[in-house]
Amino acid sequence: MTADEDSIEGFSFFTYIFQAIWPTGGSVPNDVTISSPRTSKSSTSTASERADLRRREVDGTPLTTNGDEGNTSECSGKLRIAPSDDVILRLKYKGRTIRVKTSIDIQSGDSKYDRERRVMTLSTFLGTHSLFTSLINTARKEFAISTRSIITIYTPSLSANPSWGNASYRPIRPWHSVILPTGQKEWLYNDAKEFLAEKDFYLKRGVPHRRGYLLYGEPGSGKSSLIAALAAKLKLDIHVVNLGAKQTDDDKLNTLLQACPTKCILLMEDISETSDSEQVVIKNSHMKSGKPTKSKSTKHTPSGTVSTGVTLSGLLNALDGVTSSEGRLLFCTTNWRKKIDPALARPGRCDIWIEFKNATCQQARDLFIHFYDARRNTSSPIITATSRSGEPLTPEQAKPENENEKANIENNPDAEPPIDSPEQDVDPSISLPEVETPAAQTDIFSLAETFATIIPEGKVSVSSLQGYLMRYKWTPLDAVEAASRWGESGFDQWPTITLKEGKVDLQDMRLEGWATDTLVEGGMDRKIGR
Ligand SMILES: Nc1ncnc2c1ncn2[C@@H]1O[C@H](COP(=O)(O)OP(=O)(O)OP(=O)(O)O)[C@@H](O)[C@H]1O
Repeated sequence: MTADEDSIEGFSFFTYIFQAIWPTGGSVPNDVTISSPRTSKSSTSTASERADLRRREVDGTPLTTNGDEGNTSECSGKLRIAPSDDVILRLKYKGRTIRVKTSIDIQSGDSKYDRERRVMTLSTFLGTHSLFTSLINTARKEFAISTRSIITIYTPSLSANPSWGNASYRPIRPWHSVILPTGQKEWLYNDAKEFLAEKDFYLKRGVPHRRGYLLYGEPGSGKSSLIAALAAKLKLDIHVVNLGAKQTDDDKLNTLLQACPTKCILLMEDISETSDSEQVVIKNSHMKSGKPTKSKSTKHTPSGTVSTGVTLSGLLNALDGVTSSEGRLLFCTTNWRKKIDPALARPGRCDIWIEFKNATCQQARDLFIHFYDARRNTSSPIITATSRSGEPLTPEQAKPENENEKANIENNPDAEPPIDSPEQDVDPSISLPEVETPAAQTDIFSLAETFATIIPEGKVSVSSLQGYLMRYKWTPLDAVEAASRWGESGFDQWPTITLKEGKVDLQDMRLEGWATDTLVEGGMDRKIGR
């Protein structure tokens, strides 16, 4: 019996089978082999295939050297415990003993592309089909639940042989936390999902299976947030390449794009930024009508020093090249649409351009609700402590909802994950600030309406709004009341940290009425400046 590689990644799946079963009392293997990811694929296989294989092998829950799972800050690579090959293990599942053996199966039907598969064989005495089905479904569900909480971000290691060598892990960005004009993110999600499902459509028509999006517009309007949330929703890893990095050149970019696995998000952020004004990435004066010219990635700077960088032609060659990976979603972001060469708009490059603007009134309202809404943000004291009617929730009242959410995920892997569940996010030892009166707490929706009338359409970025609300984390009423004063000051005045007589003084220099936090010896003093 082998894992279905289309629905679950093989290596992680095997690990999960074991992780799921060991606690139930099976015999634990008494030998552990530590090995680096295998790279024994045929040297004739493509870089993209090798990258796919490697991705399957290294993916999984990070484990730091001191054994802290999930703490990846010190982790330069992933370690995971997995069964050794060709060793028979006996596990107990639902009262039955199951023999488990994993091995490597090398299929060499095609002389050019030898394929390596990891095979797991399960057997039991007088077992039934349903026992195995149940075991595999349990492992799948465990895997699906755990991988919902992180996304993997790969960045290149730019040595002489560049590769996607550096993996880091981020908590997922919940889809609902990205606040955009109605329908925008749903449209993008449907478009990307459709693209991923349409491989055959592209193949039959001889069209390269690639799709690209250019997200451009105001800083702090949610471009990066949307990409991160989309990656989590589509369960894709993100591969980030920085075109402006000094060590990146056309050849390295080409190699990296070849090595990009199928089904991933390839992200090129700030595509109009370069490390050197002479290295014009997006506007290439040597390029005519969008046709790539021969790549010239080494350039002379005005100072006469030689540096490297990515040229537009190099970028287009890498994106279009026959060896460039297929099935990937390309995302480019920029604040400077006018700097983007129209050649980037060709099909297969950046097919879709999406503008991001400052917040609409609807976004201001939605952000306010998202920020304070008791129903979703269960980690906020406003939510955990009270019901929508303002009455405090008992633990028993809160319980069924959480349990339902978990059951929902287990039964339906495509369902939205529970958001910021209190079990994960609230440390009971932390005493949270007092919340406003129940009346204020329960009226988030009408407060949001008022807030939206104060914020002028298209004048303030969502990130500025978020920063403003952060000053009133537990006091939505104050946030609304102070919003007009914030508007009078131009919506863009921020608290400034100044050093006064050896003390850090956090205060807004222009606004009257801000709460002022002063860092004094031994703690934070809070003064209300009104
Ligand atoms: N539309 C949005 N919905 C929710 N949060 C947002 C949105 N826009 C911005 N933010 C918040 O503002 C901060 C910056 O957002 P983000 O990095 O996504 O913006 P950006 O458009 O990519 O900015 P830049 O162009 O400067 O890179 C984040 O903390 C994010 O949570």
